[in-house]
Amino acid sequence: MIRLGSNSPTRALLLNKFNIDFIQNGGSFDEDSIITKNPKSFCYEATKGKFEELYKKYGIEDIPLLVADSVVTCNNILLRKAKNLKDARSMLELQSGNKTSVITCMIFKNKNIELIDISSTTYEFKKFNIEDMNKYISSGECMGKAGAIMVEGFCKPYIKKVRGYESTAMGLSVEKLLPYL
Ligand SMILES: Nc1nc2c(ncn2[C@@H]2O[C@H](COP(=O)(O)OP(=O)(O)OP(=O)(O)O)[C@@H](O)[C@H]2O)c(=O)[nH]1
Repeated sequence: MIRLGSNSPTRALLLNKFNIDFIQNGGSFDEDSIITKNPKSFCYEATKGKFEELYKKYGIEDIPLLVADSVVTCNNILLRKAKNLKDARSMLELQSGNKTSVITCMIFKNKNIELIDISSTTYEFKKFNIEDMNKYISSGECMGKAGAIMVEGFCKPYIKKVRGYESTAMGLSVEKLLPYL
C-alpha cells in the first residue's frame, strides 16, 4: 500500500492499471511560487514542494509516500496546465506537427529508500486535424493536463514517433517505480 500524494485522476488510473494498492491524498502546493522557467528544474522544484508539504502532513511511518509533477516542453517553451481553452488552443497549435516532450519527476520515499526520478517521453506529432482539435478543445478534456495534450486519447492517432514510456507522458513513470514496491 502506498500514499499517492496527488489530486490527479490520471495518476490514480496509472496505479490502478499496474495493480498497485494506494490511497490518494492530494496537496495544495502553489506551483506559481516557482521562479525558474527551465522545464526540468521547474518540474523537480514542483515535485519537491509537493513532497515537502505532504511529508510534513503524513510522514512515511505508516505508508510510503509518492508525489509527482509533469510539464511539457516544446520549442524550449515550458508548458504547464492550460489556464483556459484559449491557452489550451495555443499550446496545441504549437505542438501540432512538432516535436514535444513530457517531463515527469517522481519522489517516492519509504523507510529504506528515497527515489527521485526525472524521466521524459518525446513525441513527434503529425499536424492535428483542425476539426478534431476543435472537438477536443470544446470537450474540455484538454484541461488539467500538462501542455493540454492527452497522449492516450486525442494525440494517439497523430503520433509519428515516440521515445520513452507512455506512463511518463501521462504523469507517473510507473515502470521506474515497480522495483521499489
Ligand atoms: N490523461 C492524461 N493526463 C496527462 C497527460 N499528460 C499530463 N497529464 C496530467 O497532467 C497533469 C499535470 O499537472 P501536475 O501539476 O503534474 O499534477 P496535478 O494534476 O495538478 O495533480 P497533483 O499531483 O496534485 O499536482 C497530471 O495530472 C498528469 O497526470 C496525458 O497525456 N494524458
